[in-house]
Amino acid sequence: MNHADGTAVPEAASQADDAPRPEGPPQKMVAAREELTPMLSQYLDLCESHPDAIVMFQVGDFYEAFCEAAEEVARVCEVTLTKREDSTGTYPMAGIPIDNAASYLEALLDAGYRVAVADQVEDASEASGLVDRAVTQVITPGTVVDDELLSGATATYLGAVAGSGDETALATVDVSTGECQVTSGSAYEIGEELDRLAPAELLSAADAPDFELGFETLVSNPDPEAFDVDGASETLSAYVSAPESVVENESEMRAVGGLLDYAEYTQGDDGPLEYVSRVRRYDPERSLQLDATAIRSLELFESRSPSGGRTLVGVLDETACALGRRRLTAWLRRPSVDEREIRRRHDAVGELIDRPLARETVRDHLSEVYDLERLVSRVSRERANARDLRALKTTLDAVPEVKSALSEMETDPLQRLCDSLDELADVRDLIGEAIRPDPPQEITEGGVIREGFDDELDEIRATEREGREWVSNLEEQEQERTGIDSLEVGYNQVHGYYIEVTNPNLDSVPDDYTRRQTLKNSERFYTPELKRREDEILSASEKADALEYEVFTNVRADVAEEVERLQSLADSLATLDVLATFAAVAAANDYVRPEMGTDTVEIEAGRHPVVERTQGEFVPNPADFSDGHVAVITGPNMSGKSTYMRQVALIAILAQAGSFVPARAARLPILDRIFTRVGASDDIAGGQSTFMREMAELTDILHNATEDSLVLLDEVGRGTSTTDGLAIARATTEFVHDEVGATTLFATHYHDLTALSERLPEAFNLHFTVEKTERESGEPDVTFLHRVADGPSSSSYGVEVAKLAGVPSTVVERAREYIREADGADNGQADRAVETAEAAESDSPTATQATTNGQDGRRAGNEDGTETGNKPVEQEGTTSAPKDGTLAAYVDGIEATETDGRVTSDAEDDVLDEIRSLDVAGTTPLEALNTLDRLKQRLDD
Ligand SMILES: Nc1ncnc2c1ncn2[C@@H]1O[C@H](COP(=O)(O)OP(=O)(O)OP(=O)(O)O)[C@@H](O)[C@H]1O
Repeated sequence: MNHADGTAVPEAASQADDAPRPEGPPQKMVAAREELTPMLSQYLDLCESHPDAIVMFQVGDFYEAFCEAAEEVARVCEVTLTKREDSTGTYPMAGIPIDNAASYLEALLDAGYRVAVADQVEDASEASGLVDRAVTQVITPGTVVDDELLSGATATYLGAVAGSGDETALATVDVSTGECQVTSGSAYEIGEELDRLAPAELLSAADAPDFELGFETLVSNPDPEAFDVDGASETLSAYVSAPESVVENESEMRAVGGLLDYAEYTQGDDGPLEYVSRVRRYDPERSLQLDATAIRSLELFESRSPSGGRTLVGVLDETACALGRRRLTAWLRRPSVDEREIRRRHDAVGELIDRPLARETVRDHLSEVYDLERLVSRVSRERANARDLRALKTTLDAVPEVKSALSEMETDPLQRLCDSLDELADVRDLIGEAIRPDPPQEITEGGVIREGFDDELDEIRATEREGREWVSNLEEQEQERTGIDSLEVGYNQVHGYYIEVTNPNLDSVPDDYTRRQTLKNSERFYTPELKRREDEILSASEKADALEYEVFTNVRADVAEEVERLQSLADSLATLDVLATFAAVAAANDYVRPEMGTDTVEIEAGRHPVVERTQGEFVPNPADFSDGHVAVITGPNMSGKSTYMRQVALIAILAQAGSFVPARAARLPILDRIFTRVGASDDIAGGQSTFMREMAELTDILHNATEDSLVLLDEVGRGTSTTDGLAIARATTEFVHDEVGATTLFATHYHDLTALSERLPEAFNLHFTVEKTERESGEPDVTFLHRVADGPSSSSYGVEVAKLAGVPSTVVERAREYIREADGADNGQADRAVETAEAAESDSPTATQATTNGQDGRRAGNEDGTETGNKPVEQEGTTSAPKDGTLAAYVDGIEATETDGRVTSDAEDDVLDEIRSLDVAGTTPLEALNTLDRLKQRLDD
């Protein structure tokens, strides 16, 4: 199949646009084609058949590139650019050492290139003339199989998309393990699935949508023929007997066929990939859907903190082996929605908690398990060496132990798992008998096959051994025969065996000695018998090495026959490792079994699984949605709102992944999706576009959430002016309440929102409590209690938080002054702003109702800060102020310091003028802090 056609230039390549591409045939060689030396002509041919890759061409111990490719390799890999000269011209050349190629190849992959590795495929010593070379693999970001280039914990996917509209299909394969999957749906759903899987390389068929990808990948438009439905069906038929029964539509067929065709190409195009034993069709809706935004904002796999804080997978990953590690990631990425399956996992985890001894025995033995999936894939790709087979044996040795520890388990899922563990005694014994316990890395140089396994090999080795024994006795014999005590027998690579006699003894050398080499103080000789023995030893050794290689490849081929059994064993071990890990984590951290399938979320004393592990004390909080599904959460900055919302989501994810959860008790429905929209403050650098992104994410949520979804909205509307933000936040809450019905947690600084609970029956208020104290100096101070309570919050304490964050005290003091001033001067303005917001909504009968009912927290003028919601409020402060999310609201309740009226310089006048002209009502707290900082700077200057 001609992959040359239509294969696009890698997008991530870092070349300047007008520079010649480093891939493909170098023009200089094309021009000199007829005169090229045989070797360069071979190089040119390989470049032509792999135009989408940089060809690294084996010359002795190096992989070399020539011409433009050489210049790029020298630049990217930081190796010296040399040149090769012959009668046809001078060609730039750059090489990387084969022994140490991995890091250089990685650099080329990172720079966005595919690399075609052209190995010498015949022994240079046996070749008559030019050594034959062939591309043995094309290394691409999505198809790397070398351990050194792969991360153990996560799968590296190659993806392919084909089709459009509602029949858009996505196929993925993890080339290192053979896991191949296909799905289809609307372009939107497939876009989300793509984001979730983030394949390292994506093949996009001509008719596939132009996805906006939120991750880095190498995209190419592949061979159209491979994506043709007939071609694809033919490719797939090499993997499954009835391709039509695996896929659900033509797009899926094309995606998976095109994908496998390309994967074969990268593995050297020698037919189907044996280790892809199963192609699985799946439906994303059969799992709890977490889009890329949710995965990111809940920090499942990556921390958002620049210093790299902990993640959910980080605190859970106590897996014993790489198989379990990947399965854990997969389960967290795609928690189940199958209540039965979830309960089965919980049953298993429960029993593993109750039987700590058996559990730890299982985990101990699992820690001896190597990365079976990748081992198996190497075996069937004929890449496994003797050490790999021994690693496979070590893994298989652990299985009976694991089985015996599991045999006492009583729950059905663990019993089934135990039954499903195939000990593969045949494979284990075969490797045990055939391969030496500590074999060398190379499989061509002997020392691999055990004695007693192959009679012919044993015979040859015996001849070799005998010969060597004879040589080792020779020294003593010859010393006796010649009377030269200092006579020595030795060996070197160039001259072979020799008898060395020092110059003073040369007179005693017998006649049958023939001179081999003269050194400064001695002469080296051989005898006819020594020569005969030497030939015998060397030929036996060579023969034995070759035979060992042959025997080894036969053993490997026999093992490869059992790929499916091995993969199914790997599958069971992976599942067991995760279940045992869930149990260990639950036991160590006091998790409980959640009750699943209830109507509403009800969590008693829930904890954030990551935060509780990263800080000394954690305050557990309840989450009870039995009386309403929309919680409006208020509270000062830093009081714990985001942590609380995320912990509800993480508890749900853990539960549906099969884990117990950090809480005293939890009753949970089976959620279909989790959406998150977290505050604009996190993306301040994005400026204007931040708000657009916020709104785009909000749109996504409002369109796609269902009543079975969990929605986290953190400060929606904060990215714009208070007036607009409040209006959006209100309308969103109403929509979620009336139309969507999703379990929703809405954290906000817009205290006006808390009034919604009065007229939205399913909405209720929660707030985070703080303790307000006074320092000795009389300054107000706050302590965060991180405790959630019913009802709305009465204060925000923005400036106090700024102070805690280390904003210089002069700025804080001035902030208090300014805010008091502004508060006094602009109270009317703030009122007007909210009135405007409400006027904008005046078409909405509900908004009017809220106003006329006088239920709005601020308008009701409830001076004592209580009873703005439908639940009693904890008493927090004694002062009152507007609770409208404006700057004034943020410093509500803070006593002003006396101003001394000392305004003297022009600079200070300017600053004051600027403050007077500020639209305080329309300023977000963060903007206010930035403004303060700037003003302070000006005063300092
Ligand atoms: N329940 C808790 N127990 C102990 N510490 C907590 C708890 N919740 C939050 N914290 C701590 O308080 C810090 C601030 O919490 P969080 O970010 O949730 O506050 P927030 O109210 O969302 O703040 P902001 O409004 O500024 O976004 C966290 O980083 C965590 O260290």
